[in-house]
Amino acid sequence: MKQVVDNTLPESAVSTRNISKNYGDVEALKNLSLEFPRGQLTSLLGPSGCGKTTLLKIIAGLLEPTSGTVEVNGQTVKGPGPDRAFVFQDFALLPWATVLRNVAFGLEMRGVAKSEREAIAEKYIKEVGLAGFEQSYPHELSGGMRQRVGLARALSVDAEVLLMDEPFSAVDEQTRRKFQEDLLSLVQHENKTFIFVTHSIEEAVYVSDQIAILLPRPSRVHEIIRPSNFRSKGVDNIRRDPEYLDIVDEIWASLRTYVE
Ligand SMILES: Nc1ncnc2c1ncn2[C@@H]1O[C@H](COP(=O)(O)OP(=O)(O)OP(=O)(O)O)[C@@H](O)[C@H]1O
Repeated sequence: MKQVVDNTLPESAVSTRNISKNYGDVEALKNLSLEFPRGQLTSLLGPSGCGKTTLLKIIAGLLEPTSGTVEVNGQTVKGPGPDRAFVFQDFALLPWATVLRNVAFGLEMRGVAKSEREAIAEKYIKEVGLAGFEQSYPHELSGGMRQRVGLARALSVDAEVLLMDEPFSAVDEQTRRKFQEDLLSLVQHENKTFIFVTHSIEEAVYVSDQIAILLPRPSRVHEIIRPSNFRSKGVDNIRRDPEYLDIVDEIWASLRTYVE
C-alpha cells in the first residue's frame, strides 16, 4: 500500500482499526484501518462490492464488525449516535410531510421543541438551496431537490460526522455537478467531517481532501491520495488542472483491472 505521510493533517475525527466483516462465507472487509481527518471530506472509492457501504454502515453503528473497532473522537462506537448522521442513497423522506417537517424530522425524533427545530430546519433549507419550498411535499420536488432535503435533514441534527452513500448517483449530470460544487462549499463552511462513498473517480477527485482507494475480495486499502494543489484554485478550474487529471488517470490505472 502506498501512503503519503503528511504531518500537517488535522487530527482524526473517525478512526477505523482493523475492521473485518464477514457475511457468512463472504469476507467483505479484512483488517481495514483508516483515519478520517476532522473537518475534511474523505471519499471511499473502489469497484462494486468492495465493501464501501459495509464500512459506512459500520462507522454509522448500524452494522457490527466481525472484529475491529471504530472510534469517533477517541470513543469506541457501540451503535448509532448523535455524533454521526447518515445521508442514505434513497432518502427516507416522509411523503405526507412538508419539506420543513422532513428537514426538522431528525430534531423532532430528538425531542427538540417545534419552534426551535423549525428555525434550524429553515436555516439549512436555505443553505442547500431550497428556500421557498418549505411547504412543498416530496412528490412535488425533483429527484435532485429531494436529495437536498435529505442533506438538509442530516445537517440539521448537527452531527459532527456526515456519512453519505452515493448521494448524487440518482440525479442528472448537471444537477450532480451543482451538488458537487455545493458540497465543496459545505465542507469549507460547516467544519464537519464528511465520509463519502462514490463510484465515480472524477467525483471523488473533485470533492475530496482525501481519497481511500479500496480493492475487493477481501476489501483492503490500496492507496490513500490527498490532492493538494487544485483545491484552492476555484471550482471552475479544478477539472482542467493538471494535478486533477493526473490523479484521475492514476486511480483509473489502479482500478481498471477490477472492472469486469
Ligand atoms: N447483507 C449481506 N449479506 C450477505 N452479503 C452481503 C450483504 N451486504 C453486502 N454483502 C456482500 O459484501 C460485499 C461488500 O458489499 P458492499 O455493499 O459493502 O459493497 P460496495 O462496495 O458498497 O458495493 P457497491 O459499490 O456495489 O454499492 C459484497 O460482496 C456483497 O455482496
